[in-house]
Amino acid sequence: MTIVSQHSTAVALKNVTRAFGHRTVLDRASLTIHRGELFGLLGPSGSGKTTLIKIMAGIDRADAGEVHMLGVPMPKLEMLHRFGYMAQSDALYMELTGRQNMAFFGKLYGLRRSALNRRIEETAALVDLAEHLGNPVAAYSGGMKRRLSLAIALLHEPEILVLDEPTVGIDPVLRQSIWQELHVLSRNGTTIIVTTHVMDEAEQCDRLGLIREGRFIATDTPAGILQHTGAASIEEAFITLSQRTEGGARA
Ligand SMILES: Nc1ncnc2c1ncn2[C@@H]1O[C@H](COP(=O)(O)OP(=O)(O)OP(=O)(O)O)[C@@H](O)[C@H]1O
Repeated sequence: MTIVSQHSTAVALKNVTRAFGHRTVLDRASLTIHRGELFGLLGPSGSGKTTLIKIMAGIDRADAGEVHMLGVPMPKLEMLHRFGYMAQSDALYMELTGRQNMAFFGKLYGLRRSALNRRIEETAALVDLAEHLGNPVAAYSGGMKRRLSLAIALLHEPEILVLDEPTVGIDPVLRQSIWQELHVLSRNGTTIIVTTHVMDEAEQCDRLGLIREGRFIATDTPAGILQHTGAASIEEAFITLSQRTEGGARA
């Protein structure tokens, strides 16, 4: 084990800023996520969640600020095999079967044949796709494509999983089993960063980062956020915190 992998901080962001043209999408966002944490990013559409996790995964680059993943400054190509990234839109080969897609990405991650075959079976079972692996992805429903993308992100047992709305289009029963698996992975040391719009998913995270207009308005456990705001739900807490931030900005 290297010194880097003993680092207890998985994600360290300091004053991360990102603009597209004149629009500042991330505005000095700072955040620390510990190894093994299941961390939820919550915020309205357009608040900067996807931009932030793309920067964490090394797919995009901050204009200013510092990004360290597992102690390594990002972006860094060599880090990619240590991450599992599931984008919001599925990056799959439609003409290939589910199994062929998994094999393609598994080889990219450097998995050898026996490990690859074992992991294809394990992750396909996890997302309930085992019976469909022989079919071309073009014939999959939207939810099946999401499930395949999730299985691919898990293939190489990454140290950090970065999931952008992983359960959109997935039925409630399977959604629950996927979340159970996320808990198991995190208990076993995988750091998981997940964006969500679903409040009951947010409540299952160890900690939440509430993001609004590219800035964190709160970072705490779900219970801590409720206690701090006196709100009955995370949704209500978000509104309360947004109003406080607006009031603070006007004052
Ligand atoms: N490559 C890009 N070029 C220009 N604008 C961009 C680019 N990527 C993101 N944006 C803009 O940045 C803002 C934040 O986008 P982002 O996808 O990070 O939000 P989000 O919080 O993930 O939203 P959602 O929940 O809808 O996915 C949006 O206004 C979006 O249009």
